[in-house]
Amino acid sequence: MAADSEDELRERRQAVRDLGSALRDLTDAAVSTEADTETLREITEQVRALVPPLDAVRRERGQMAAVDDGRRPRRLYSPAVGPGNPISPPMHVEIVDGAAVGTCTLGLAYEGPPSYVHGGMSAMLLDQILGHAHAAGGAPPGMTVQLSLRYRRPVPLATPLRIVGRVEQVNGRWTESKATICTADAPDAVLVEADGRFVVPNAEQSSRLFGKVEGLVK
Ligand SMILES: CCCCCCCCCCCC(=O)SCCNC(=O)CCNC(=O)[C@H](O)C(C)(C)COP(=O)(O)OP(=O)(O)OC[C@H]1O[C@@H](n2cnc3c(N)ncnc32)[C@H](O)[C@@H]1OP(=O)(O)O
Repeated sequence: MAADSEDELRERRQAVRDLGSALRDLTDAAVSTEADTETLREITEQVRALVPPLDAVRRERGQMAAVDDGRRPRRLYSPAVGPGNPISPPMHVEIVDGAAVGTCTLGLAYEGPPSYVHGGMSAMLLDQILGHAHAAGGAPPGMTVQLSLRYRRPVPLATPLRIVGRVEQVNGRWTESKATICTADAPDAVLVEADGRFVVPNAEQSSRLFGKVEGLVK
């Protein structure tokens, strides 16, 4: 569904954020609850009843969301930074001295080892922060072709985190970059570190991969 005016678009984006936030609260409650079986069954019925009105007007693969600006890589439904996506923390990102700095706190929905963050989630945050680091440094938007992680210490849940990414080297379409995760109160104690390699698709690759995506400004 296309939004008509700037005001409508602004309102719709806020509604998308609000729904994402409510669903995050629901997800957090669903993975944390010790409620009895009857309560779980009742809630399941109520939640299933919520799906049809949303599902009635939906986009498919290859269609950008109407609330997104097709030029901006930062999207409302990103699984890492999108406030409209309930699986996103969402990580908040700022650019500081050419580096991308992300902050977020991860709850029980992201648990791997008991009381610590799942390693796959750390990888997603590091990958994402490197994407922002590329944009911050003016490097063209590339795709991750390699991400090597070293998990030094477990990342605690329910603790403010600081995720920092920086582009180290640009060689034409190929870039090398580094990122780390620390807790916000100990920004020098690295818990996870990543080496990333990104490649900017050439014109043929870009057209093959994204040429048919509706709403993407190329
Ligand atoms: C607000 C902002 C938010 C931004 C927020 C955005 C955040 C998103 C972050 C998430 C990012 C993702 O998840 S991305 C999704 C995960 N990644 C993917 O799905 C990528 C899958 N991979 C691919 O599709 C492909 O690898 C491509 C299309 C990316 C590249 O194709 P390819 O065949 O592998 O590579 P190729 O065209 O040969 O190009 C490689 C180029 O690099 C050069 N090259 C190769 N090795 C080296 C090397 N060691 N040092 C220097 N250069 C090298 C080659 O010579 C060539 O340059 P030359 O000889 O041509 O000059």
